[in-house]
Amino acid sequence: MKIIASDTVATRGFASMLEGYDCPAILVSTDYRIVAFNQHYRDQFGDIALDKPARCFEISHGYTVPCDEAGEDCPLSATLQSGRKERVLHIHQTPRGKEHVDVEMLPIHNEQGELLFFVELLRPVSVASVEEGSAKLVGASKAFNQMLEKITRVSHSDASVLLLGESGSGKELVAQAVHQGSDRAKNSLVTLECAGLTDSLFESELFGHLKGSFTGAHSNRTGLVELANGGTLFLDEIGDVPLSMQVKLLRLIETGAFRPVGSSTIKHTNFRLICATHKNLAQMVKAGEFRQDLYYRINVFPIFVPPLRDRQADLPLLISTLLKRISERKEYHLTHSALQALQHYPFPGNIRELSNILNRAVLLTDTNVIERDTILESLNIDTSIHQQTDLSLTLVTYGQTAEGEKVAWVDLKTAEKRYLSDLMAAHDNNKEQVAEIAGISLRSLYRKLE
Ligand SMILES: Nc1ncnc2c1ncn2[C@@H]1O[C@H](COP(=O)(O)OP(=O)(O)OP(=O)(O)O)[C@@H](O)[C@H]1O
Repeated sequence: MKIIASDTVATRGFASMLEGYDCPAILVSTDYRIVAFNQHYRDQFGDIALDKPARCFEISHGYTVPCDEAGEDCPLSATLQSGRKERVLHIHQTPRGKEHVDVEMLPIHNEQGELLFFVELLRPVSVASVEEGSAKLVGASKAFNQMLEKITRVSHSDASVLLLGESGSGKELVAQAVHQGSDRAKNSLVTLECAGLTDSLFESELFGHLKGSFTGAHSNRTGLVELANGGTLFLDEIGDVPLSMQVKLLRLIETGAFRPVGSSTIKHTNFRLICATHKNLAQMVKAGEFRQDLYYRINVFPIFVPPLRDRQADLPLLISTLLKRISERKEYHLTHSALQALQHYPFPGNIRELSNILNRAVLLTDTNVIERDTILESLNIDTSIHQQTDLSLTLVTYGQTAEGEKVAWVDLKTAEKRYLSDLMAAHDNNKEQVAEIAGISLRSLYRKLE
């Protein structure tokens, strides 16, 4: 514990309390001065010279004014207002660069109820990053941080999580982050893509089967729920689970009990459930397409994964991250006007679509600088497919570019669907062959053709 020299015995008492926390903690006065910090703080964030005034906003952010005056949420003023513990997600400067930190502010009162200090607990969030090229969830925008705050809140519990968001917005990556941040992280995260599965395939994938239990069951197969024992089961596209299977899923979630296909033995498993969907499940419940009881079971803690168009501030960071993922050896950059072109695009296919556009741009460019025209060409590839094959594609009109140019962009999802339908027609509906040509899994093909 480090403490400022001039402080009283009482202050020392509060300061020594910091060593009782199992995470970095600082003691802050009501005028933002850091009075003391614990060993965990020193290990994670380095030393603070306390012989001259060190204010929390200067040390954590490099600001000259409190966070709320710099346009951010300030946990200290929030605690002052509410009189209660407050929690926010901030991006702090650390010896490793900028990092997401889960900040909890606790007010400390004396016996008369007067506010003396705040204890600020700072837990680095390891599942996300603001570093270009990271393999984690990257982002720093308000919408992203709000989502990350939910992830950090729920990760350590065993609550079922429902991820809601458009296709390609990052739901699978968020599921991985929830698992990684949980106490089950040392065990497996097992994923089942529910779209396109028939009743029998769904049942045998999920619960497993015995050899000979149906035609084609050449050997025993362990069900995914058993593989997820001690870990997490991620059901992607839960809205696509057939109604007849929903009751079996409900029983599994309620009791942890299941019976492999062809077996008379009831087995038990213990997993944490994460589900994801781009569909409106509440509406499906109303329409009788999704069981209400199952909906309540899976929707304990919903997390909204924002579409890319609501995370505009993250676009440059995502672009450099995806470019690094696309090409490790050669470093690609976008010109300012190329970035502007992307900033005007609505991205109906979200981050997956951005990744596809950048992949095309890298293939179309001869140097390591990606120009605006290359980006426009990458975006218009679908328009040319449209023209060549006379497909009636959905157009997404967005007005005009920064340069005043009027543009109507093609909806990539529709283009993709028509491309796959054409491939199917050209290959006698042979799904295995089409999936191979398109470079996607059979399950993705079913989903995309839906
Ligand atoms: N925050 C992020 N930072 C970096 N990469 C991301 C982020 N979010 C998504 N991605 C990347 O975008 C792509 C699409 O993400 P993901 O598969 O998780 O989306 P999804 O919402 O599950 O899509 P679908 O609904 O179609 O299954 C992946 O390549 C993923 O790595």
